[in-house]
Amino acid sequence: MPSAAFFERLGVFVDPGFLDPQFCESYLTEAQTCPCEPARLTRYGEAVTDDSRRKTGQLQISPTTIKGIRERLIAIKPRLETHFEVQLHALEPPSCYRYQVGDFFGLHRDVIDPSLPGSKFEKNRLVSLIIFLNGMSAEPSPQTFGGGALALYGLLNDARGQNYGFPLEPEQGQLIAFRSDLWHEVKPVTHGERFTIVSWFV
Ligand SMILES: O=C(O)CCC(=O)C(=O)O
Ligand SMILES: [Fe+2]
Repeated sequence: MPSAAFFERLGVFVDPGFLDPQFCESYLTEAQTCPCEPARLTRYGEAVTDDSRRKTGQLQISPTTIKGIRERLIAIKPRLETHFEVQLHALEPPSCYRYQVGDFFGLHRDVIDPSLPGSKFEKNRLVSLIIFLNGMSAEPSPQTFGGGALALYGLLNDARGQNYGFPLEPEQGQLIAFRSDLWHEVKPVTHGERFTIVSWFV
């Protein structure tokens, strides 16, 4: 799979050690026991579950943990503004996801066309943020998962590149950020469980 440096060269923001291993470990412990419900997606302004487009669990992580993540994300806002050459305002509340075997999130963009019904946040997202709490491995091993690559489309400006999704291999503690109008998908998980935290700057 292409390296993190490859994605950086194509404009993706990568912070490999955004969360330290201790934070990730305690998060994963919390995630074992916290409530989980099917993640939804927005269709014509309504939050719906649709297993054919998104099969993902949404975790109810404690407010204390979320606060720690929010603070860390707000701290990197100036770096993101410089990188994306854009002024950022608010941070949406982070969402926590668990992908079990077979779970995925089909091709989508995080920003909604302003003419369609939807929340103010969803229409104004500028930068998408994804944090990986655990990493990938070819063979099953504790705390890793197989499959579950994040494929990013439209990174190359030529016609062929537009239709190709470069797969990014998640690593524990890594944060990646990209413009919210980029098409992307999460490939099905083939073993283990994949944990991410997702948020957006508007
Ligand atoms: O979990 C991920 O890696 C990405 C999820 C995503 O694209 C989203 O929540 O919009
Ligand atoms: Fe997304």
